[in-house]
Amino acid sequence: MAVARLSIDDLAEIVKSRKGADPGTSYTAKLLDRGVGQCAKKFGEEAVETVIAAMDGDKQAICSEAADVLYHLVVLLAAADVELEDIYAELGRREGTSGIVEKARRGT
Ligand SMILES: N=c1c2ncn([C@@H]3O[C@H](COP(=O)(O)OP(=O)(O)OP(=O)(O)O)[C@@H](O)[C@H]3O)c2ncn1[C@@H]1O[C@H](COP(=O)(O)O)[C@@H](O)[C@H]1O
Repeated sequence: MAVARLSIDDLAEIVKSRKGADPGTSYTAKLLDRGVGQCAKKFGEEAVETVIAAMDGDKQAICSEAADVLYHLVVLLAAADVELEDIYAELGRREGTSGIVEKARRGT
């Protein structure tokens, strides 16, 4: 049976819907209720766990930890009132403008 996929955009919508929800019924609501500092701390912890998994060369652990990182990044963005669209726009602005080849072409 195929595993259901969940995109970052869909996850962000679910996370945003937990703002102001009962922290007793939703872990996401509990995190958001703690504020941006605690959300940032959780994100940092998950990032470190991903680094450890990568250093171990454990692909399954990297996959699991990376999913935690993405979830906690989406929660952090929601806590900080930053939209994914703004991140996508920033990535779009960078596309093709900061690569080695492009810099060489510009002579910078
Ligand atoms: N992707 C996730 C996700 N990944 C991890 N977790 C939760 O993270 C918790 C485990 O984290 P830890 O062990 O680090 O934390 P803890 O020790 O339990 O608690 P603290 O350290 O935060 O105090 C568990 O409760 C997991 O269920 C997640 N909880 C929710 N989601 C997504 O968020 C959506 C909304 O879920 P609710 O949070 O239930 O509303 C879900 O449909 C999922 O898509």
